[in-house]
Amino acid sequence: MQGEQREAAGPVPAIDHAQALVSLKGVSKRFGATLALNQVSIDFHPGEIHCVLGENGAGKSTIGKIIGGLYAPDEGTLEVGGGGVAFKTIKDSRARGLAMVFQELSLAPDLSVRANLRLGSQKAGGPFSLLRHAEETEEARAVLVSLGCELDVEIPVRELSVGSQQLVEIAKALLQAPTLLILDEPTAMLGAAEKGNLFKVLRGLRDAGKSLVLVTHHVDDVVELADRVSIMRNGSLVDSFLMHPGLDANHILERLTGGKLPKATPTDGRQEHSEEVLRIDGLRRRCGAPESIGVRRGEIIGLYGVVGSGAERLIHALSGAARCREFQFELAGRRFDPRDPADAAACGVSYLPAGRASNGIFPSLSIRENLCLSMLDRLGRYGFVSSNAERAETSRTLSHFGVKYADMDLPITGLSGGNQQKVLMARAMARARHVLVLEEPTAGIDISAKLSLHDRIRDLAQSGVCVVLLSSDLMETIQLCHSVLTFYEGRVAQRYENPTLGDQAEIVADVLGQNSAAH
Ligand SMILES: Nc1ncnc2c1ncn2[C@@H]1O[C@H](COP(=O)(O)OP(=O)(O)OP(=O)(O)O)[C@@H](O)[C@H]1O
Repeated sequence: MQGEQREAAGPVPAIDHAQALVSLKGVSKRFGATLALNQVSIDFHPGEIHCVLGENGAGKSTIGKIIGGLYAPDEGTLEVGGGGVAFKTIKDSRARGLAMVFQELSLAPDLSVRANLRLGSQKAGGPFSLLRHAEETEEARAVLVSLGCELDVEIPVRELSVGSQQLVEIAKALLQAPTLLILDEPTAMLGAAEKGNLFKVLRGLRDAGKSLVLVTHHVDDVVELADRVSIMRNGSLVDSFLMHPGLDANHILERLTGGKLPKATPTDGRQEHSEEVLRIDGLRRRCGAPESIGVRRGEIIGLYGVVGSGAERLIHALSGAARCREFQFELAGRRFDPRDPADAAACGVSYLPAGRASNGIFPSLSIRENLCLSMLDRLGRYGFVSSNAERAETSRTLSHFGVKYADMDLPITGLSGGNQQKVLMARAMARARHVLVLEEPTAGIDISAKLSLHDRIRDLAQSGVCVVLLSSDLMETIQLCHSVLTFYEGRVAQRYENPTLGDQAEIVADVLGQNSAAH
């Protein structure tokens, strides 16, 4: 079965595919009142890409964190190579050849790409340290190039887009040459081109006998890559099957959601007669001609391009995340030049940045505090915030956004990744008066929750806010937006009005610079 899906490779060393490399046997894990894993038994085999699916909070990352040495099981055993192990730290897991790419980026923003790639695996100095330094730099570059990420390894990580940071994070794990690699939502912030490179690397590793575990909400990725699929629900493993060419995305969706997935609906036509709230000047078309764009109240506009295409620069300038003289904005008829996101928010432009761990959450604050930060003025009178009002509003909003939580007063870091993202989304939406700027809003969010978040975004637009969306998920961009601007090498390639799925191929060709119409 698996041989049919693979690319031709050189001679493969003899690997015992039947023997699991890593197994969980009857593992349970509890956090306070939450049973994150309930008697889970699962095997990960060499030479296999094993996709683990399930809704937000189902327990997928907890499996990864137990294998990665972050958590110890409360019950049951973790086995590596057939023998029980008790990891106390990530280092113990690494020493057994197991590597992890977590959902939250863990890079040191002020260190260079090269320093980040070596972090945690530096060898002591010595007479050959210079030579080794050169070798390591070369090795790091080669891994990045294999991921299609050709960047200067001496620049600080904070200067990279979140998509590039994600690739650096993956490169860091690959440099450990692991026998088992777990990737938790690796494609959440990657576009089609970056994804293609990553998948090629993953297939190569699988064909060399490594074990790959992919935690994902992207069913199309599963169809493209998986040899085996396991489905988690409420902490239990509820289904596990081998892939074969007869299994398509609909089949997997059916098994994942039990046939309860609401149908995705495209956004209705734009409110042509509403007032223009945002004007963007300073854009250039590919031919060099200037482009000025007006966005009306109620309109959802999408920006689409590969990592580094220029779309992020526009988003960051509009949200105040970075000063960029290239663009000029008018907001509700007045010049708008935000110094920072707080300044933008004060003018009614709310921003949800990509990369929640580094850019969005306050890890030491509770779920309630994280949510209510933007609502304090609405919840209080004369500078005093009513605790009852705050709790009632928190409870209402968490349920409206489908957040799965045990106690709103516990730290937000106790929520699963997707549930943290829903809280940040709710916070950003609450403070949008004129414009909501969304960057990768549904990264890490499960399929059903994503559809309902799309409805929340449409509702907000209907109420008169204009939404500017940057998402690497092309389907999402098309389904949600009234119009889409494609970007290539810092210029606007094309504008699509009322885009449909039929525009997909042309949009991808635009952003890869292959579309002559865009020149
Ligand atoms: N450190 C923690 N403290 C408290 N609760 C936790 C902690 N880690 C996980 N949980 C809880 O365990 C459950 C499973 O979380 P987990 O992160 O494994 O889910 P997931 O399937 O990976 O979700 P997502 O798709 O959103 O990433 C969730 O209810 C979560 O809130």
